Amino acid sequence: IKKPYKYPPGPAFMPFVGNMPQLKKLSKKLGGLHLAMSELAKEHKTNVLGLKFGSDYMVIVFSYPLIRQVLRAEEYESRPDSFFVRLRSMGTKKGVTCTDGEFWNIQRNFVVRHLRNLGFGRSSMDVMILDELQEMLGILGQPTNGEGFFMPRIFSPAVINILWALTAGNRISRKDARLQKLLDLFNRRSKLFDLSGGLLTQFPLLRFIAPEMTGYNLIVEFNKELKEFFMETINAHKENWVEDKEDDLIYAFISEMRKENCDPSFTDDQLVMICLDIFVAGAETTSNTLSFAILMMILHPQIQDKVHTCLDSVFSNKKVPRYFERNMVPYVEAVLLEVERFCYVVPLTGPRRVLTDTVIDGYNIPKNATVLLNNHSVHHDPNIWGDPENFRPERFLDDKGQILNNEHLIPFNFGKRRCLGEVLARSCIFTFFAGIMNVYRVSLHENSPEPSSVPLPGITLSPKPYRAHFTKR
Ligand code: HEM
Repeated sequence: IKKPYKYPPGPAFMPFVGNMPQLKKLSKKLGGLHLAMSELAKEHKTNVLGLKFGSDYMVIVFSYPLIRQVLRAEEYESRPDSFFVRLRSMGTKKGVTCTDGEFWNIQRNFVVRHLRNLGFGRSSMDVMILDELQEMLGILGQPTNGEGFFMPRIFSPAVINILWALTAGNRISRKDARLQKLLDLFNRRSKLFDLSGGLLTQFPLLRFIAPEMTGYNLIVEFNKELKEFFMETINAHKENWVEDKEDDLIYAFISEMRKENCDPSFTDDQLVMICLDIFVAGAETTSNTLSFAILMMILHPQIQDKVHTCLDSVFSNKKVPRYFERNMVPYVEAVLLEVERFCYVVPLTGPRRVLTDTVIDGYNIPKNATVLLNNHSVHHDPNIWGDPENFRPERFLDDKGQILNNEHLIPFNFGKRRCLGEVLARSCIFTFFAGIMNVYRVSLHENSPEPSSVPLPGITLSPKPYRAHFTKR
């Protein structure tokens, strides 16, 4: 099949399917889509890889200078609009993550402004995170009948609760069946979705032929349950609403909806999708990063010793380190920066859609092509880091032991579409990690499967399941 003029290098396209089967096979062999894409880029000696998924052009960008170019340019700011994206968004093109243009601009600004009003980056958010930490410290001190703690999931309820408190104003007790239901819905959902868009994007008609196999039925059921879950809370907010009430994101949105000159983009469906976006983008990313940080302490006991020494030099183990005090423990900060680099949880970022025919690194990208950014390749580039395969927090410290920032570490991206939860994610990760390490020493539980720093593949990478044992220091 013929490629467009000066399309980026890559393997030949197969009729109808393009490069999908080849990429799926390679991903399975190498342990992730990002690794399969890196391998093909290496093979074709290029930093811009040109693929085709079904009938869609799919371009993967590697290397820091080219990723920076994409993140800064307006023509890459949109999102793909496929059958699958709409299915994800409950049949609409709503929310923040998957929208673009003026609609996205208005809604993203609204969410950013109100998260700031609700205490993003300020002490009220700190207090909320500390409450969750206190509960977690209590749980980690309880006997486990010789089981230890099952790590990939232990942080999820705490992170979901912080997101829920910002969105709906209160936390849900761990014993509440609703929290379990929400966790279960998200677990099932994340297994279903594949960043390459899944089979359904390329072949939407498959939903009629193979509704079970393609995951179509499960997505539809998941959407219905999730919408009901959020609508129940939204309706309760509507009943209790009084003018100018803005205690949480849902109240702020309802207040906006009830203004006389309200923009037509403020609707019930949009509010449901904003809630969904916050949970989908924020929950797994943050809790998996924390699980990786704990895993690194188990795999590198000498680094754990240094974390303890650093914390002990500043805090007693009765005091909880606060996010604003992070500058006082630069070694702990350096460990977390190294976790963000070495165990990066979203190895492929985007997806973006180009609005016009565009040129990058001398290659043509046709209008409406999907662009993915391989941030993983930047975080593991030997020309930048020297020894990327080593977990070495010292690379983020200068000779005086102070933090040395490196512009090539881009876990939250930058530019207009950068992560809007960065401050929340960073303060959660620091407060939980430093708070737990201040009180406990962590080791591998005797019943644990062999730990590994090689992650499980998925849209969000997670550590392979392991069991941890926490002993009071
Ligand atoms: C370790 C944790 C996190 C990581 C690594 C992460 C990473 C990212 C990245 C790389 C993007 C940009 C994608 C692009 O350039 O196209 C992004 C977008 C986004 N993030 Fe995060 N994120 C994290 C936590 C959070 C949290 C806690 C929230 C919720 C408050 C959140 C909400 C969002 C939203 C809504 C977007 C879409 C922004 C848009 O399209 O305009 N993220 N995130």
